[in-house]
Amino acid sequence: MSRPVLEVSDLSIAFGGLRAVDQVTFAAERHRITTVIGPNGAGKSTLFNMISGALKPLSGTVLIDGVDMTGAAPERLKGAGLSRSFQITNLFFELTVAENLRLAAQVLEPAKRALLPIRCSTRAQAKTQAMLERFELTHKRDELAGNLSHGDQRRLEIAVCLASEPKILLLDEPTQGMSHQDTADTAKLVRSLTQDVSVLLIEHDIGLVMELSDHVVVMHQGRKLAEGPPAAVRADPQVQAAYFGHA
Ligand SMILES: Nc1ncnc2c1ncn2[C@@H]1O[C@H](COP(=O)(O)OP(=O)(O)OP(=O)(O)O)[C@@H](O)[C@H]1O
Repeated sequence: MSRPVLEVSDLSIAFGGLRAVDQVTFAAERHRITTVIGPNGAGKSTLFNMISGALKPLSGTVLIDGVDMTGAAPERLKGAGLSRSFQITNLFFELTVAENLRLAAQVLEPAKRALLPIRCSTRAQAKTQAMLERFELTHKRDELAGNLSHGDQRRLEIAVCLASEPKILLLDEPTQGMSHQDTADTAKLVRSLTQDVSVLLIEHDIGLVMELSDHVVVMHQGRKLAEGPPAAVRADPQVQAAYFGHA
């Protein structure tokens, strides 16, 4: 088996006296969905913030593709192939759907083409077209992103993250606030992403966790409580007690 795309070792951070993340170790395998679950305040977002460069760890390491990226700034992490979907905050609402995608895909162009007219950005244009088709947004290509429904905005956000061809995509509750139908469509979409990318997910909906994940990491009070295939994790008495409220 090839080396995991993301390796987190003994990662810790403290806020005042609180160890929000305490010596957490796990790996995300290539082209798989790894999901981090845990009760409110378990440390999931803080863990994501350290992996994506928003917070500097107190100790521990983060390797992407075997390269030490611990504490690197978000732009450097992006260059190393890490992309994070922040709900819909990667979108420019006043630009069209196609413009949002083309802007994100621009990093695929060689630097020497940066100052040439847009029509010369052939790779970025091809990627935009491919993303529009893949995410079923072709008929909305000229709509302003700000005018899309919430579900379409979340889908466009994921497409924007993928347009730069990352190695690993961090998704934070991709179906939060969605209708039943949008949730089902997005779940299908997330599942299909593993063709192109490895996915690290935070998800609260345990039904979705079971349906989508290849590997589940359970956090509780800053520590890793358990990890493994979804069914095994769900059956773990410690996880049942901490997360589901019964043993
Ligand atoms: N910037 C901060 N300053 C102080 N304490 C913080 C900070 N960020 C998080 N915490 C604390 O760290 C702990 C972990 O929080 P975190 O948001 O990572 O949990 P979570 O598992 O993502 O929770 P939720 O599911 O509610 O989003 C909590 O006790 C939280 O109050």
